[in-house]
Amino acid sequence: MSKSVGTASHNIMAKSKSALHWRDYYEMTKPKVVMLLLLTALVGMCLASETWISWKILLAGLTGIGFLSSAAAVINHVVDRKIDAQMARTSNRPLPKGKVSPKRALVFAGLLTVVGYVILELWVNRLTALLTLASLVGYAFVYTMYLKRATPQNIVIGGLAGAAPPLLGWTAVTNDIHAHALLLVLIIFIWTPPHFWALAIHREKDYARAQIPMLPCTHGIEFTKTSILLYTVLLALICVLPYLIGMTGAIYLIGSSALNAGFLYYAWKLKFASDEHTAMKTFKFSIIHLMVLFVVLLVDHYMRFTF
Ligand code: HEM
Ligand SMILES: CC(C)=CCC/C(C)=C/CC/C(C)=C/COP(=O)(O)OP(=O)(O)O
Repeated sequence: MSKSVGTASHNIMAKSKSALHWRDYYEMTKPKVVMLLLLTALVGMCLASETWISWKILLAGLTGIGFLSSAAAVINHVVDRKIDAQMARTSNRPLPKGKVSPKRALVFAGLLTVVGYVILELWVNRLTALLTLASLVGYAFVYTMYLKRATPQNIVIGGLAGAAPPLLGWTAVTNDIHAHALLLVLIIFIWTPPHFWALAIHREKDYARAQIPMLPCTHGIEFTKTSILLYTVLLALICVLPYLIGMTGAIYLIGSSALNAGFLYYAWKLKFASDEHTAMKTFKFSIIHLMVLFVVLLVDHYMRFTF
């Protein structure tokens, strides 16, 4: 009797331990970031065609891009484990906490990379496979290993990898690099600095402690706020381009203008009437802005070709 109780409690312990384990691996893939990246890839896919796209391309494309993005995020966790241990925001991550070893994390990243690449190569096309792999290298190696530690322009240049998914989605459908896809990449590329610098202002002490040359540490908070405002103005202007060149319709113009008015409100408040919460509110709004912007692109597209 006592033996079976012992076995049962051992099983529960083992189960809860392995459940925790899986959550750690899941956390290292930065799931919420990857979900938003996949939304932008999905919109790239849909805008590439005036008919419904095939389920095979949709599923294989999103799985492959999702696996390679997740692999890049896991490698980022491995490379940054010592920095992450020094920052309050990241010190509870699985690697600094010793819950997962760097070796196991790398095996996990390797598996995701191989499976993701093979899926793209076999069921999508080589162009998409190579561009997605280049984005992985751009984020996991060029940004994380070099730029992040080297220059306050780290996230401006490194942002190109995170901005790539609409192009990856587009090439998955057409096997061709189209100017419209590059315009979607440009929108995310210009969105990234205000997205990140708003958080960096809030976490300035973290980055200073870890000696990472983020803009608020190297050039000060005021300069960073001005940069956020300028990038947000540029973003609002660039967001009009898809309408002006006939890529989108009025639904997009109205939706994107409202979103950019909101983003400009936060960026303006951050610069001229900030309290201790404004930076974090601006960061949170940036995520809603990009998510809704891409949903609006999708709605605009299907309304146009359905009616
Ligand atoms: C170099 C480019 C980028 C940098 C440096 C950056 C930086 C960050 C950081 C540091 C966080 C963590 C906030 C936290 O832990 O509280 C974050 C969160 C987030 N980022 Fe970015 N980001 C970049 C690009 C992107 C892109 C391209 C997307 C999507 C298209 C994106 C979507 C998100 C989302 C959804 C979150 C919230 C995650 C959560 O709540 O767990 N980011 N970003
Ligand atoms: C294949 C492909 C599309 C790859 C791109 C993958 C990817 C996950 C891009 C998102 C960029 C991002 C979250 C940067 C933050 O890194 P950080 O190290 O500055 O932030 P942290 O301190 O929160 O780790």
